[in-house]
Amino acid sequence: MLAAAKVGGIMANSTHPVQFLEDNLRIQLSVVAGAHAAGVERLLFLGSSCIYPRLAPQPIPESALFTGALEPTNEAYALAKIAGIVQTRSYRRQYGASYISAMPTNLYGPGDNFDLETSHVLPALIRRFHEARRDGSSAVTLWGSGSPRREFLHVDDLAAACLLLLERYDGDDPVNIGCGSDLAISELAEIVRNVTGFRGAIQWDTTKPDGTPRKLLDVSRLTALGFAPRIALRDGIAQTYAWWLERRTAPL
Ligand SMILES: NC(=O)C1=CN([C@@H]2O[C@H](COP(=O)(O)OP(=O)(O)OC[C@H]3O[C@@H](n4cnc5c(N)ncnc54)[C@H](OP(=O)(O)O)[C@@H]3O)[C@@H](O)[C@H]2O)C=CC1
Ligand SMILES: C[C@H]1O[C@H](OP(=O)(O)OP(=O)(O)OC[C@H]2O[C@@H](n3cnc4c(=O)[nH]c(N)nc43)[C@H](O)[C@@H]2O)[C@@H](O)[C@@H](O)C1=O
Repeated sequence: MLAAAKVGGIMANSTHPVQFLEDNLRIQLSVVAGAHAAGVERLLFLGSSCIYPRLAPQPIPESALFTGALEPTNEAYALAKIAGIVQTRSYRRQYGASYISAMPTNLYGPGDNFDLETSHVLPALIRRFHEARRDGSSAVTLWGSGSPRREFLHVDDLAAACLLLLERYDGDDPVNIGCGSDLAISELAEIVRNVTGFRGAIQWDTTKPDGTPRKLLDVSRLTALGFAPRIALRDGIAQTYAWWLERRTAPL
């Protein structure tokens, strides 16, 4: 399974498009071509839900690929991932290789990146609320308007979905991996505030980008193969928060 990639949140993607494009293209070119040269029979390439047009129909079916303009904040990363899909299926078409690709939604869980400049929203919120409670702050400031909607899947559910695809899917088209429901970033913030026990206010810094207004995947293809996520969002956030508290070295 090819999971290695240059990965980051909205700010890292916006400020380092060269690395998001070039690192990912290089990783994919070497790994997929190398796998084929080494006689690897089965390969799963992980793309991302950001390959779909910024204003794709919701929930987003796999057929939405190539139907519209990309979200500017992650265009470089998305284009590299689209190249990975085409590369993967080209090996199928030209060499008959059993190589497939899957498009995960926004992921979270233990082992995530908690750096406030480069992380995705969920670890950033956990850290921001935790530190605000620790410091006795009256408010936490989050990025954007809070209105964009995102779908979150725990990394253990992602792993289960990948295994299932490797066992039961061998087709040309990518397969979406998600939980089937989304929420506004403002709603996510309320959950994280509650989990961390912060009692202050939430402010929104609208000078920071919102990104795609909504990104909910149509997961009917995956569901038809027998997938159902096991970890509810609030439970997964609590578990991830506990993991981070246990492993971080700075004083709490
Ligand atoms: N996180 C998310 O929300 C989403 C992730 N995905 C995809 O899922 C996959 C896993 O993502 P995630 O676990 O979040 O990412 P991480 O950043 O946690 O893991 C990526 C891995 O890739 C390795 N890597 C990065 N650059 C290189 C390189 N140049 N050469 C070799 N290895 C490299 C990293 O190694 P090291 O630690 O040593 O740097 C790391 O182990 C990626 O393909 C990503 O695009 C798709 C949708 C959403
Ligand atoms: C997985 C996916 O991830 C990225 O796309 P994204 O979903 O837009 O990324 P994100 O998780 O960083 O933000 C989601 C939303 O949350 C808001 N937000 C609030 N406060 C914070 C905050 O403190 N940090 C961050 N990072 N975001 C915040 C933020 O403004 C945005 O509206 C791309 O890498 C893309 O290429 C990709 O594949």
